[in-house]
Amino acid sequence: MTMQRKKMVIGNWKMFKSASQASSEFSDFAKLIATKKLNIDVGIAAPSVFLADLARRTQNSVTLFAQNAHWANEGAFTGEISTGMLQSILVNGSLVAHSERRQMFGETDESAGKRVGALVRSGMKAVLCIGETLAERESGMLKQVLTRQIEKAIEASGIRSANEFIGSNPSSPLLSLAYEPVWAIGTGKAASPVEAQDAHAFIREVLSASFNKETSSLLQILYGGSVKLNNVKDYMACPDVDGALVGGASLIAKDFSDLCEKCD
Ligand SMILES: O=C[C@H](O)COP(=O)(O)O
Repeated sequence: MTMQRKKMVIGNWKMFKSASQASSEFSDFAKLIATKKLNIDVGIAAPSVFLADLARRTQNSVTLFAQNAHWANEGAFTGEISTGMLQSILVNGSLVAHSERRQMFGETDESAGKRVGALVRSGMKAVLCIGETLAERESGMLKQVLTRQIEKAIEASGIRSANEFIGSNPSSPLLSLAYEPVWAIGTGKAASPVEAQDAHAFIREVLSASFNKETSSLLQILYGGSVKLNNVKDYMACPDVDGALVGGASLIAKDFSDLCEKCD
């Protein structure tokens, strides 16, 4: 019997909010989510300086993510944060290789893979972000780009056992993917549900070939790119869309909790 994948919705706060805004908005959000008793996983990926404070405010209803994590345990890596450091302040996982990091901060498929490897080996959740630029889509490169991003990252993770990517709880695997077409991020020009479903089904095929069918059927693939309250349900109705990575629409507690409710 195939296990039903649980939906997961993560708000990516990017580089927004002051310390006091982060504390109060996160506390409000955690309370709202705790009250709703949703049957989905809900997370926030917050700026690293706020994580220790937010970890005390999760109400066990919100999974806390960093926006990046380094692969070394420690060392001379100015500006970086290790998975051990994140674990010591009770952070549950991290985004990896968001397109903004790929485009502006030199993230590569290889460094993305090393970050995924370190997180998964620490028993933390890794959300590997992939997606094509508009030029790549328009020149018919979509499948090639997605295949390269997935295969190179898995290779560079150094993890060879598919089970390790799942971890001890198959309903909440350690590895997830977020498909975020670069042209849809922050533009208000979301991919259509059909475009999202097609890409997600293809991503699952690539995962199937890299691991095996059973593993690929367990992994959550989130859609990201201009997800809003008024379109999120359309994505959730797609069979291979297992949740959302939400930027702008995750910044206000009440609005984001309403969006999460629509994914249940
Ligand atoms: O990580 C989130 C994505 O970059 C999407 O951002 P957005 O919802 O503001 O388009």
